Amino acid sequence: MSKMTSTRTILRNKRLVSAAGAEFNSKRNYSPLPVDPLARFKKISQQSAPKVLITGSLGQLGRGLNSVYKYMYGNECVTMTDIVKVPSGATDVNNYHYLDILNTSAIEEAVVNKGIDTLIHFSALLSAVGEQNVPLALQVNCRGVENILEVARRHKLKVFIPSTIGAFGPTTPRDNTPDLTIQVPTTIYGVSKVYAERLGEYYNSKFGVDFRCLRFPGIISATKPGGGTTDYAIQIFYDALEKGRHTCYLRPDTVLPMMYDTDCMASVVQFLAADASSLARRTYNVTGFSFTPEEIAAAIRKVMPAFEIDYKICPIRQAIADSWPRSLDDSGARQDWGWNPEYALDETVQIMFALLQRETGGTTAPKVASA
Ligand SMILES: NC(=O)C1=CN([C@@H]2O[C@H](COP(=O)(O)OP(=O)(O)OC[C@H]3O[C@@H](n4cnc5c(N)ncnc54)[C@H](O)[C@@H]3O)[C@@H](O)[C@H]2O)C=CC1
Ligand SMILES: CC(=O)[C@H](N)C(=O)O
Repeated sequence: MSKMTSTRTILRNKRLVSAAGAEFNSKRNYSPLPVDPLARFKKISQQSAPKVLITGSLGQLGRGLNSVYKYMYGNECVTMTDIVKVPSGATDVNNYHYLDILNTSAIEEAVVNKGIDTLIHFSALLSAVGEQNVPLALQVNCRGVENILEVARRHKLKVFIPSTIGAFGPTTPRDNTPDLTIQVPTTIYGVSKVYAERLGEYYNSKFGVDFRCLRFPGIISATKPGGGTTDYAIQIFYDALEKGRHTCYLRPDTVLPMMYDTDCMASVVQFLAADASSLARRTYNVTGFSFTPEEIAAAIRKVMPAFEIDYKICPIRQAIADSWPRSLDDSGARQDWGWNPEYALDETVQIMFALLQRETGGTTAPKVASA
């Protein structure tokens, strides 16, 4: 291939890739944001309160879900567990206990003592850190899931185990990836998540365990991420406020699916509250919107015009991102249990700035662009 042809091919591919994200987003209908964004949770809370135990609850997703459940059903409905100390000043954390998910009898003890009926299993090693410590990833992600499912079987619990876009691989169709398709991931994280999906489905069909699983895209929240490939989409906001610039470890044209935190929490509580008879499967895709680093940078510039981005590619994370879907088809979840995300990219940028500014006491306000 001549140099000119190869440059043209790269540019064409780049345009196609970006077009894939833009076309996917333009076809999606987001619910208009309600005046009260918590109204959707109030509707679900008409049902009787579950007794929930969250593992890995001090990670990126656990604290947010704990707050949502407590908002819906009061302080006593969630038992938070993890193996790390509660960060100082974390006033949202209560009813917290040490629980190592590699210790089955400790899980069982907590379930019995607290009268738990629902296990939400968030403990895991994410994609980037998993590659750095494969034996530990196997322990936490595979042995942990085995232990959780066994306890769910013995005590007849409902159990939620999240999966991820990482459960797909380079041979999976990358645009609008359906619920049922090729799953040949190339990371230990992905391999362990396919195992969790399959084992959960097996426990459901063999033992009747009420296993439920959602494949999340990258989640954007105002809590620090735990070592994944999509983490840049959070770090970019911290850097914008602290330094006005971000150095991204992914190529500017890397399209990945993402979802804002509140939509993620809503998907979990809504899916767990859904009547089992409405579920055609136990593992569903859910997603928000897709973008590239250069597109999120452009969205940030709408509120912070001087924001700058440059690129220092991390080959490991880039290879992982290149093996993942660019967008997910979540029509099954929409059809079967009424899934409907509310946040698109611009709303996510607005809320992330608002939340992080509140955290930093408003000292690093973005300049609002004049219309
Ligand atoms: N954050 C994201 O973008 C996405 C997350 N997910 C899944 O959602 C779940 C939660 O993710 P995050 O909160 O982001 O992860 P995280 O890495 O922020 O938190 C995981 C937690 O697991 C705990 N943990 C590790 N070893 C443990 C052990 N032996 N016993 C008990 N706890 C242990 C850690 O201390 C940590 O607090 C994971 O299963 C992850 O695969 C799926 C797709 C996207
Ligand atoms: C998409 C995920 O599962 C996670 N955020 C990761 O990047 O590892």
